[in-house]
Amino acid sequence: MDILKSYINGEFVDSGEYFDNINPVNGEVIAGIAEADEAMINHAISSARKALYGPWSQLSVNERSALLHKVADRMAEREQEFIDAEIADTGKSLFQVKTIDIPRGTANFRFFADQVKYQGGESFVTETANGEKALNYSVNKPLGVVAVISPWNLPLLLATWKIAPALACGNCVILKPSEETSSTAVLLAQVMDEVGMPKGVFNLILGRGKAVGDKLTSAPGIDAVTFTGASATGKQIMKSVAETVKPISFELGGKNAAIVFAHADIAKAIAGITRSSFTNCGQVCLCTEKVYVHRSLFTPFLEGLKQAAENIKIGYPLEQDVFMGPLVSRLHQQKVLAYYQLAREEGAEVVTGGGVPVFNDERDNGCFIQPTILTGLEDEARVNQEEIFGPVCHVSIFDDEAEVINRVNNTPYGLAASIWTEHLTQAHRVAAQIEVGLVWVNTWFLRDLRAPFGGVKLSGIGREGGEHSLAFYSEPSNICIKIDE
Ligand SMILES: NC(=O)C1=CN([C@@H]2O[C@H](COP(=O)(O)OP(=O)(O)OC[C@H]3O[C@@H](n4cnc5c(N)ncnc54)[C@H](O)[C@@H]3O)[C@@H](O)[C@H]2O)C=CC1
Ligand SMILES: O=C(O)/C=C/C=C(\O)C(=O)O
Repeated sequence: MDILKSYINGEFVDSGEYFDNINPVNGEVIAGIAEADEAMINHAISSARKALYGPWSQLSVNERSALLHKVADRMAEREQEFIDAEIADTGKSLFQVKTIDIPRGTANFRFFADQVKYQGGESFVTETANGEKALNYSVNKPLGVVAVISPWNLPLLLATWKIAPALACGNCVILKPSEETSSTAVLLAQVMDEVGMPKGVFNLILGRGKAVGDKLTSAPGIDAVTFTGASATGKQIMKSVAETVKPISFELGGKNAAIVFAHADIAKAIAGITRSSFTNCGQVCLCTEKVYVHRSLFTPFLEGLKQAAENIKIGYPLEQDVFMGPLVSRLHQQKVLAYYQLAREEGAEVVTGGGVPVFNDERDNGCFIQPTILTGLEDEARVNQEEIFGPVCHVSIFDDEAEVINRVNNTPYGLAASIWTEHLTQAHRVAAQIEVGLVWVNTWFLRDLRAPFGGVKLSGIGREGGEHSLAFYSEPSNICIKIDE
């Protein structure tokens, strides 16, 4: 059986302690994962610190940029291996992995390799009250050694979204991917090795969150932590970094709403919300879990969404036209099924779905689940307040704009929303009042890597994307030069 190993100071290392990597399509063990121990974590940190002050610090921005382009080139050459690995870990459809996960992984390196070349600083000519003059200007320095903690839902995409800008800005990185999805991270470590990334600049630590992640985030040798995952885990990490006052960048959970106004193009709204609720089995932090539909469109909308959900093909990742594979793990399947049960207990009407599909083959040992539509619950129901992270949405009626804005904002989360209306003035007006980091109008998950990306409230701290990422991974340092006249 394959053993996935950590990559520290340019070497793949095996701790001798293993846990299983499971294929969620059929529950079979596909590899063993060697869990890093404390000595390995310390070795990764000391190697990264050495590299930070060693050859890595000697490279110019252009040289770092060229090396990151080489990473992207090599990932593109090995694209099929990345595709196979991501599918094996997650069971996602080939279509999704080929069009979203893997190309975005490569694009993240190319984007930040270019973007960093245009990173500017500030400058001021200073005149003091007593007539002195000076030139103040800032230079960008790396933060140091950055711990990247990434989740299982878009494994390569979300890890590289952090690694690429961190390296572009001259930092060294220690990646801890989710224990559910380590395979593409191991391939990425191989790529780093192949392109000649200096030893210690990129390190990979495999293992479970509490056992390994916590040791990493609390270590004094780590200068900053960037994390995507559950809000509850974000709270743990905040406690863990408090002692050493590290900068953090958090992209956390969401309980995202879609609003279908009376002026919506209903066919567009149904197609868009089918995608926003069920893409990746609902396992994207941006997915819609609450839909508010104007009373005038409620019945045809619900009927259309039900038909669309029932037409979704669930199955093997490589099967033609499959849109939904399994959830990532048995544990996550149990979590989502518990919410389906809770919805019934809270009094929901299950419009469609609500259980597990039956295949009468090996897939019945996998982690599949039905796309599910609920209605009839109050906004205060737990199912309408807590992040489920599965292929499920609750559909409610609303009557007026002020009411729906209030209801959409009635959540501890604040990540994303989508608005469906052909009335552009209304779209502008409403978008400005929704308490989230991202609003889409008549679309969903249409991304521009330069745009600010992140959430408010329980959904995160800081913004990623373009200059926002570069700002997080850089430490501006001011230089003041006296001008004598
Ligand atoms: N992007 C998102 O918004 C995501 C949200 N979730 C939410 O989180 C729920 C639970 O999924 P999990 O896999 O448990 O997510 P998680 O947030 O616990 O895992 C994400 C990463 O954090 C690591 N981690 C866990 N505990 C840690 C700790 N104490 N210190 C440092 N690192 C730690 C994990 O090993 C993994 O690499 C999901 O049901 C979903 O609601 C999960 C994944 C992604
Ligand atoms: O950067 C993107 O395009 C996607 C981001 C998705 C997440 O952050 C998530 O699901 O956690």
